[in-house]
Amino acid sequence: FLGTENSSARKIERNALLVSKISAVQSSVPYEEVWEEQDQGMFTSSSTVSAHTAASVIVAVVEGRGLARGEVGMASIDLKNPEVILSQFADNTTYAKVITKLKILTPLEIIMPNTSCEAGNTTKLFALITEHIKNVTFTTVQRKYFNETKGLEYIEQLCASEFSTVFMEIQSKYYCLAAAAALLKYVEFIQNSIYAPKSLKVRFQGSEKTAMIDSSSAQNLELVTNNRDSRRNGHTLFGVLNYTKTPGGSRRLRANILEPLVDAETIKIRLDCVQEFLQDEELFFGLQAVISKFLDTEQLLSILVQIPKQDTVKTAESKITNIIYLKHTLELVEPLKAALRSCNTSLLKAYYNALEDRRFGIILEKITTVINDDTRYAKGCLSMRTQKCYAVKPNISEFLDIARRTYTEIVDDIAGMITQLAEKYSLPLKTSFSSVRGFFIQLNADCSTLPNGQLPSEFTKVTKTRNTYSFTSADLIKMNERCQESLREIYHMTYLIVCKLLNEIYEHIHCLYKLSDIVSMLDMLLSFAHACTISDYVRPEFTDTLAIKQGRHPILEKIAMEKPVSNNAYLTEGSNFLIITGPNMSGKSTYLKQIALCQIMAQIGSYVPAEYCSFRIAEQIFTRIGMDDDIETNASTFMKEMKEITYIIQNANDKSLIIIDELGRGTSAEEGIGICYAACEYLLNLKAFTLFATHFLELCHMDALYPNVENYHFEVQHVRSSAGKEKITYTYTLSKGYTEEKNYGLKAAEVSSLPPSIILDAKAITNHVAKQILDRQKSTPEMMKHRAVYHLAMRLVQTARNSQLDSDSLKVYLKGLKKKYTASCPASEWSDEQH
Ligand SMILES: Nc1ncnc2c1ncn2[C@@H]1O[C@H](COP(=O)(O)OP(=O)(O)OP(=O)(O)O)[C@@H](O)[C@H]1O
Repeated sequence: FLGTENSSARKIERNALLVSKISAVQSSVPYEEVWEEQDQGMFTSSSTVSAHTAASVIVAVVEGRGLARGEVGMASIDLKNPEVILSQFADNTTYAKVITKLKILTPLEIIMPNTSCEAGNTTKLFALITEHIKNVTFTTVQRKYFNETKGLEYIEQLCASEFSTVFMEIQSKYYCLAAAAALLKYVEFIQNSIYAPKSLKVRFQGSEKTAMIDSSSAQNLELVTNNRDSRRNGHTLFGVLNYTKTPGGSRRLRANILEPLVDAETIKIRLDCVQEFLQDEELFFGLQAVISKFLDTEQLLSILVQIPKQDTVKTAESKITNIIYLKHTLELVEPLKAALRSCNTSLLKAYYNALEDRRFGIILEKITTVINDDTRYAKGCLSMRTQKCYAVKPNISEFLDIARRTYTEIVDDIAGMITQLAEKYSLPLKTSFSSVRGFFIQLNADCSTLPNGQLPSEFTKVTKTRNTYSFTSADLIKMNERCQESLREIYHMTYLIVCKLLNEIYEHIHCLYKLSDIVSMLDMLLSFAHACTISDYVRPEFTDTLAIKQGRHPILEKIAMEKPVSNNAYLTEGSNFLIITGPNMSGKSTYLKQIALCQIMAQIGSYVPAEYCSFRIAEQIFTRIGMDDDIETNASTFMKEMKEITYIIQNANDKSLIIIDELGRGTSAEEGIGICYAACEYLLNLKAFTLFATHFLELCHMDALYPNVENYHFEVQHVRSSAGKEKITYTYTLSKGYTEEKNYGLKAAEVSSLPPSIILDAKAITNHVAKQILDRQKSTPEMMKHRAVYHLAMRLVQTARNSQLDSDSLKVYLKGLKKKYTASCPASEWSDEQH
């Protein structure tokens, strides 16, 4: 850990540093394997990047002690992207912010100080993190390594000069610096390499510039994972919008969906770009063609800035691959500029100007003095091997040229030998290559066409897939070994030349950070435009009102056979609380989620599935949506509900969007109503936009007491069949007012496969219980009126107490209240006193 080269010494040091690996879960793989996997997968530029991106982030978390408890510092680095993200914030006792941030990062490994879980003494933060974050390796490191002074030194040493303004932000942020110290030391240790000086991008990320979506809301809304089937990533918002072509673009999209923007100006700039792409087809296709050629620029950077502590064949080969990828990437700068040349929007113009950076040309020039002009990224391991072998120009190293000649001769000999074998046995033998077997022979034949139904005995290690035999021979194995030997020599000599070249270009390399940022952003914005071409989306506006005309649920729209029914939404400061009722299956949950999803789409700069839409920027998006019990955390449905609503109440503010679906269903009806009523009254004090779906029709009367409450319901139609049976048809259409439907649970049950005898019993019992309740209450209209007046009086007293309104505004407000009340109870029935 402390920089020793010897591996057993490193192991001992590591054990001294690491107190323990808390839980190496099934998915965690040794690092060597992880890297190999990444090396292979890294540069495959697929047409559409899959949603699955293997975890590659390591995060260090530390909490303040004593009075500073609750102040949390985090530092993270993506092994595929040399960017250190530091954050520090005060969290509440549920550590919701830490958990949310960790869920967004989806780390491979979390590092915490050993003091957070000393024998029998686990801190709350540690307990909560281990409870909520699954499939991750927890590692504890001695607290002394969480050292803020060392952290600052590290950052000063490693941060690239263009990002040095970060010092102003982090200088007094001791906890994130402490986390950075432990993180960087740990990462350098496990990778057995050090980061080149002044090579990393370092960013401080406060939580204030993005909208907060807690992890359970992200899950409820199926933003990036599907609740029913984790493999069906298409059935998520990410799946709907993901037409990205590069791994960087896909990562950016995912991060944006989980943390949408709150800055209207930035959103507008993005929307302008999407609009321009939609209006200018040539620009759209031109840019998309260039962007899809880019490889994983972040990962390329990540490997470029790491200096291996040991030189091995693997590191040599990887550096040579890198220089080829770097050349390939830089050669795309000019085409990218050309595609952007005639753009009009400010962001695209700024990108064009950023690409004018002379450093791209300087690096490419330096590369082309050493690397062959026609060396390029190629698909297939043999082609790539050839590219690496002949990467360096001839006449730069005499020994290299000789080694390459030897290599060519061996390859020619192999081809000649296989031709001779083909003639000898009169078989159509082919030369093939794989990275595992090296050169081998292939034969497409049925065994009946073989002499004696068998391959000649000279051929060994035979495998067969369908009608293809793959095999080798003793001579071929020997030649492969010679070939490997000469290749090793070539790689070694090429590596020395490449290292020299890299040393010359290091100082210019930081322009690649800019390039990777531009590529991933363009990729994401093109992806938004692409999504618009597939479905009818509209550009959102940002005002003080949430108004959606004929909005549709983006995921339902993508996966349903028929176009979903569209609906409107309207929330303003004066009517910011919608109560939504309707029978089971009428579309309430879908509608609520639709509003939240459209809001998120708008806030990341995407168009929205609607005919018109305007949004008020939401600083937080909360959801409480009835889901199954959480078996993992052993929480009952009710306790889960309570936790979620507590979280909303503690954290919501005037700028929140709150979605609550079926609160209080985990307990008795009276208690459920009580809880809902109290929660609604609390939320009604805020200017947040709230949509509250419920089966408790008692809540609908709240509109008489609160002028900012509006009732909406989902309509259903009753159709009588020829057999005289009544059938419900769902219209999925939202209308004003609350639902008039009664006993719709029973009606829904009738449609289900519940036995008719049970349904009959259920109906009888329901009628009996309803009668009992009615008898007990015996609520006369007079009593109801009294109750309402009492509530109204309470509300008035409260308003008068809290009111900052002048007398005229107060009068208007009171008039509004009275109008609402008299709507449900005619004023003529009022006594003078009540008036
Ligand atoms: N606007 C729509 N257009 C077409 N189909 C819809 C629409 N809204 C909902 N649906 C379909 O109806 C089904 C039921 O919708 P949803 O779960 O939203 O109803 P609900 O009122 O919340 O039911 P419950 O009260 O039982 O939870 C969904 O699975 C969806 O396929």
